[in-house]
Amino acid sequence: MAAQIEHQEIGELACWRIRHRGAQLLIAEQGAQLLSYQRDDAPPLIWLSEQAEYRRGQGLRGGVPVCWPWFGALERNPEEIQAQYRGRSAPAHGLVRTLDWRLEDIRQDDDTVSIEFVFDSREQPLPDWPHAVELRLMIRLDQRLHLQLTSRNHGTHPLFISQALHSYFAVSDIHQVQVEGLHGCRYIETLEDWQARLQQGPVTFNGETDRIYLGVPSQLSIRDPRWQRRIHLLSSGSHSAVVWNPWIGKSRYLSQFAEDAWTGMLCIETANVLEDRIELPPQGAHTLGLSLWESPLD
Ligand SMILES: O=P(O)(O)OC[C@H]1O[C@H](O)[C@H](O)[C@@H](O)[C@@H]1O
Repeated sequence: MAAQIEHQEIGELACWRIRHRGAQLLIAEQGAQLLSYQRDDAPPLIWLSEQAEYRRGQGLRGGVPVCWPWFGALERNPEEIQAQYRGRSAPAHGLVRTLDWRLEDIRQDDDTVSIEFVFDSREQPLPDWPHAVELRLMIRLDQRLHLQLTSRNHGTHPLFISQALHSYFAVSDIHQVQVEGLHGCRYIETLEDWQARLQQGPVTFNGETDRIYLGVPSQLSIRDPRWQRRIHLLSSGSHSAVVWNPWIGKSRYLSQFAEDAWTGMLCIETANVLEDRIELPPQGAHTLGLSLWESPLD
């Protein structure tokens, strides 16, 4: 059965809505940002803020923003990543989440539909970041959702990047959910002076959470007892992940974020950060991959 693929202008943004075999995706060309993903008869898997603003040149709260060529605050990144930026004030989460990417291709067969976006700094130079890189984001939907972000260095010197697929997940109630798969991992507690800690058991939430996990295995999951489901994340090309919930206090300062929105979302950001940063030799490429699906709780 053919997918339904529709171009829509939402606010100031060009978007694509895709319906295929009981699943729906919404994607903005700006930032090549996946905005929502939901399967029929199930709550959304990806969270999108009810206060999201569809404005050009501005980040949109929710979905899966692409953080690149650095994650978070530039000054918290390894020296060689900082050295590649020539500007004075560096935006959080890099340079491409608020820029237009080019739609490269939409393809489908009976089982799969895929849409690919390209951002090439040789065609569209990045402000204060004079390096030649081609970025491709492939979003593919079958029974699961797959994202693949490929960076290719077209320059003559090695490049260093940190990055993340900053996924916002929808949950029934943050107090009840657990993130599974991180037991035994080291993490950096960014809210307490970036101290190094060790995760014991599953991650539960009872306050603001902003942690960088290192040595992360490829499979993680979110256990959601009230919605009787588990969301599965399978990553490739990544050994670090950021787990974030702003809780009550920080929510007040977040843009496009309802006062109680923190109860129904959490971020697990599939990343290459800190010691897991990527070195791209001339002509070298790296692919960061994430597959998502849900299953009923047993
Ligand atoms: O508000 P943003 O720039 O989109 O960032 C939202 C959040 O992203 C990451 O999860 C960081 O670890 C948080 O510290 C940050 O607050």
